[in-house]
Amino acid sequence: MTHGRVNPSQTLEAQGISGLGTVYYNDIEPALVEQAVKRGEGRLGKGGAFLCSTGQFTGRSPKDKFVVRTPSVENSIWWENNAPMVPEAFDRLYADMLDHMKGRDYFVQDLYAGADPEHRLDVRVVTELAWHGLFIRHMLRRPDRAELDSFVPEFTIINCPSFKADPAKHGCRTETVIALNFEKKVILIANTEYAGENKKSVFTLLNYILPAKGVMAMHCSANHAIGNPEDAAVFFGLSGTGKTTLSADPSRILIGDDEHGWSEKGTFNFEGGCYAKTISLSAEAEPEIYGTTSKFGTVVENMVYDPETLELDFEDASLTQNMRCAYPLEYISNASPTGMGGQPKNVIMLTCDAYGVLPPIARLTPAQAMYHFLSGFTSKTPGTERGVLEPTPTFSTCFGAPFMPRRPEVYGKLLQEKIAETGATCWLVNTGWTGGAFGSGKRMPIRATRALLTAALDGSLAKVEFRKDPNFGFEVPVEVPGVDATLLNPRATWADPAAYDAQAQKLVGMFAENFGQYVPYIDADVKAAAIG
Ligand SMILES: Nc1ncnc2c1ncn2[C@@H]1O[C@H](COP(=O)(O)OP(=O)(O)O)[C@@H](O)[C@H]1O
Ligand SMILES: C=C(OP(=O)(O)O)C(=O)O
Ligand SMILES: [Mn+2]
Repeated sequence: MTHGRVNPSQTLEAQGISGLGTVYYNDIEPALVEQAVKRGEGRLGKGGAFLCSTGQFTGRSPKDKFVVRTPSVENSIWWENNAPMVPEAFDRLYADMLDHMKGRDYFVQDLYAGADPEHRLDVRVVTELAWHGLFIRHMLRRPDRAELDSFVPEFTIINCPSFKADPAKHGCRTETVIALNFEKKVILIANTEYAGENKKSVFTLLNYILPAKGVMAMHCSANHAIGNPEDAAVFFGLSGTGKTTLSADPSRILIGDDEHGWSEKGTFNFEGGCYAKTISLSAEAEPEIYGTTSKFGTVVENMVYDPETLELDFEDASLTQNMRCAYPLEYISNASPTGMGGQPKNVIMLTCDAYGVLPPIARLTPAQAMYHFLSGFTSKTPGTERGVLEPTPTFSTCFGAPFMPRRPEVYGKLLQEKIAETGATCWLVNTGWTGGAFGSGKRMPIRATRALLTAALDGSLAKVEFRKDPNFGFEVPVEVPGVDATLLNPRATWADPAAYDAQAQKLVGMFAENFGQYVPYIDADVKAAAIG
């Protein structure tokens, strides 16, 4: 039986997927919420938010993600970073999953990934859980109803948490698998309920497709000045560095919080919604994001709440530190209706430095920006990936290694060209520790980060005095109105300056050791910007 609206020539049967129970095509939000509640997947919270938990998997499973090694992608995938799966194993996995799906109900969402129609990818997401349908409907861009009648999915994602893969038969590592097949244009996800896998799979697809068209694909948030979409900014950063928090800025228009493209026309969001962390979220510091947690249909994932009053507990991390809410962009009052902005005037690289060494803001030359983009130094946030229990320093190239199917220099070259063409100003912003490393110092106050970003974006920071950092060679402001001057010089925030120097030297050494792998691919000016 089928329900809903779908292009009659593009049903699941037409794709070779048959024998299912009821298929719900393109249900809108209230219908999905109704189904999810009816099926016991969660319950309604305040304001009609949908409260659910994801069981054992409360973060991504990067070690269980595979790319199918087909001839057409053999020479373009960065195999050192993307685990290969042989086509025969994928075929067995697909066949067994389709078999498992028989008789069960499924939810189909036909959605756009990419706000710019020229670079848009039309994706179909088939989910066993009604709330996964709701989640991905919030996260991607929703076609008009009439557009559904001619919608042709280019890629299909099938997400089946109740299916357990067999490593011996399916060429995977555990019972959990995320398998991307660029030739068959199918992604299979099994044995995890963590909703983030859906959106990051789409991101990985676009990160493969767009660079071939000369479009830079970026793990970044983006916003623009009020009344001037041409004054755009992008904020690169691995999970937990502040992309979502800092892009939702009452004094700017939000383009998007996580995944964007940079074409010859400017920036565009891949998505139509946000996926914010809710741990310690406060109504005072982040009123807009806080407000979404009691709006109709917002997916509130892995939060503890009072069963009687339905009051959410923003401090109880007993399910996971990676508690989240997912909502459409229009739930943020100053979000862009188009999801597009002009050429970035400012490129910000967010790093969460758990060593407490990097300054809260530094200005980078284009060569230094390339060096830091390829390095991707930051810390992994507890919870976002399975097994990470405390902030763990890492070099995650392009500030998003888990989502990059191509070699880092592909993205590096594209970014370098875009920065050279537009003359964008580049900044490195440490949202991590100050006054010492993780364990002794404290997290950078959000207020200070925001004040520094405001000064960078409105141009006032360009007018202050800068010093050159002796360890890293970039320029650091000496004094910024409204910001504690001590904070600007991390060495001065440490109780023991000698301990700072030692930690800084250690970090310089880590940068140098990590960067060796990129040396064969970079220009002389980037080599000259290398540290250590
Ligand atoms: N100075 C800071 N800048 C940004 N975020 C901070 C800062 N200090 C603490 N945080 C917290 O760190 C987390 C950043 O997460 P988030 O914005 O979701 O990052 P991302 O979107 O890059 O994954 C939030 O929980 C935020 O409250
Ligand atoms: C959803 C995620 O992204 P981020 O933490 O960058 O918002 C994730 O990494 O699983
Ligand atoms: Mn985010």
